[in-house]
Amino acid sequence: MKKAVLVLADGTVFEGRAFGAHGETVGEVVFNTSMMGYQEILTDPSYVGQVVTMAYPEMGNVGANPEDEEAGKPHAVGMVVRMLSEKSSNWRAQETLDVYLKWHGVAGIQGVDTRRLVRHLRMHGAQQGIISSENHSPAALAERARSTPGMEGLDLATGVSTKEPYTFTTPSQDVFGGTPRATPPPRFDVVAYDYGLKRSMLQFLVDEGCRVTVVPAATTAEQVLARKPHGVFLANGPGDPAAVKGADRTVANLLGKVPVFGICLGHQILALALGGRTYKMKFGHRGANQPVKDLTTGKVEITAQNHGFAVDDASLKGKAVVTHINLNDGTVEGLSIPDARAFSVQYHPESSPGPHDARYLFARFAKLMAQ
Ligand SMILES: NC(=O)CC[C@H](N)C(=O)O
Repeated sequence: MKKAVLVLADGTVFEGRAFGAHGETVGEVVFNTSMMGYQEILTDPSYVGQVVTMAYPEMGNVGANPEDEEAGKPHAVGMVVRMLSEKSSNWRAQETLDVYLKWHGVAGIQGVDTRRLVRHLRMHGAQQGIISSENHSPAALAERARSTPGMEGLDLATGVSTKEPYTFTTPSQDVFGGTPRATPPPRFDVVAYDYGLKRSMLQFLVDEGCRVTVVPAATTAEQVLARKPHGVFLANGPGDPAAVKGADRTVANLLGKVPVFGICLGHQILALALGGRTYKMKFGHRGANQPVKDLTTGKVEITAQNHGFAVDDASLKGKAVVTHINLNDGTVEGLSIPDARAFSVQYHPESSPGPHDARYLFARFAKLMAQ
């Protein structure tokens, strides 16, 4: 198998072997602590411009299948694993992870000491890096990694957003062949801002009786209000929330006029719309085991997460109620503006992959629209 290297901008080198597409890829090197769900992770558009390191040591066991796509293709630009399973063993698998990544032109590196890499990123922060199976000169690769722009200031959401509005009506699926959940007849018209959304979010909205119209990130508040929606949903997405052109002003113009529910990038944009501030975290939260406390009930949820920016607590004083915090580092995980019938979470209630603890939030949005 072809030799490959991963070189970080700070010059640290990790050796391994190429898998997926051969060649070179550059992006922000981050890590995810989920044990499974790599296909949903790779296809989550929030990973645009990022090389994902999987902290769990074996990947690829269940191959790849058509149902686990969160968007039409992988959006992560590279994948780093300790051990790649060459065979896939699952009744849904249609190809191996290796072939799947080859098809989509995504470069991977296997055989990497991912424990060392994760510790390094935790200590020194997420940073630009290059996977290469062509050039093994660490100095040249580190130099190239350093010359690429980091996430701060990058509007990546506008680029991955849909170009045209469309309607979404597919409920969530039970891939295990059980009795499908009865979907209530559509009761609510919801406009969903696509900043780089995951399909499963829309499916859970449909499960709650929503007729969803997905609109481009640049859609104005007037255009949305003209559709007379019962609620507006702000989706997840890649890049720096503060760089998404016009999004804060647009959401500010919607607040108070219609119930709003935001997830991840949507949550960050809601905070910005209120006059709050976001900042880049040292290495972010990515995984399916992040403990979050609901301050209104005292209950702890284990949540799925994928973010590198966060909302500054102090900047929300007098503007919103912080409803959830992360128990690992105390960062803001949820907020609410009761007067405006708006709320948001930094984590992923749709999980995909991850625990289902927080799925009730979709029902909370439906309840808000019903009032
Ligand atoms: N999943 C998301 O929506 C991520 C939001 C934002 N791009 C961040 O990294 O914080």
